[in-house]
Amino acid sequence: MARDLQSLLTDIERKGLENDAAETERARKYLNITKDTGELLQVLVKTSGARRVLEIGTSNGYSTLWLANALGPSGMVTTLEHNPHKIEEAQHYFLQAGLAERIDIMQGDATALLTILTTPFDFIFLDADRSAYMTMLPDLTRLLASGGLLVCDNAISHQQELQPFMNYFIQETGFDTALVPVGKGEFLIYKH
Ligand SMILES: C[S@@+](CC[C@H](N)C(=O)[O-])C[C@H]1O[C@@H](n2cnc3c(N)ncnc32)[C@H](O)[C@@H]1O
Repeated sequence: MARDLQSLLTDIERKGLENDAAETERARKYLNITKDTGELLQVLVKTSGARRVLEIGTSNGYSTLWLANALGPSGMVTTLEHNPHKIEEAQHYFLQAGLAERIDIMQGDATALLTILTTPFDFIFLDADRSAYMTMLPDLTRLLASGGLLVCDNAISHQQELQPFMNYFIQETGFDTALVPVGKGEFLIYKH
């Protein structure tokens, strides 16, 4: 039987904070989104009516669970992660939550994986290696459906690092943007 999602999310959140405070090696940190970011993602997915969601940076699946739950049974999350240990943990949680059937994990380098995806997504959540975002940019804009929303995490916590990426969408015609001070800062990109 599926475990109560809220209690599972609370457990993962607590374990993530404890792990990341104790762990010195960055690759072993979970770096989960904050709970209020999960709540924001949930509202955005529900109100946008998204059916196909792409997540870049699964970690142990905390944000994936928020996205998959918000989608409902007719939606699907495709999530990209290169760390096999994190994928194993995430899969365990997806089964516990009873949400595994609506989550497709692709293992590998996200920049490379993005190039082979073809069908557009209604909603993209970007939370991986920030230094690769400018390289990913052409594939992200290609894969975001018209009327779709891309949400980028760490837009305030690492604003300077992300400024060239954000500037592209601020200056380019065909997009509306907003910087939302929730969690680590969420940059929202709506594609006309
Ligand atoms: C900030 S964490 C994601 C946290 C997750 N979204 C959550 O809130 O639970 C970033 C994740 O992206 C993964 N990652 C970083 N660069 C990647 C890349 N180029 N390809 C695939 N995964 C990558 C890392 O292994 C890490 O698990």
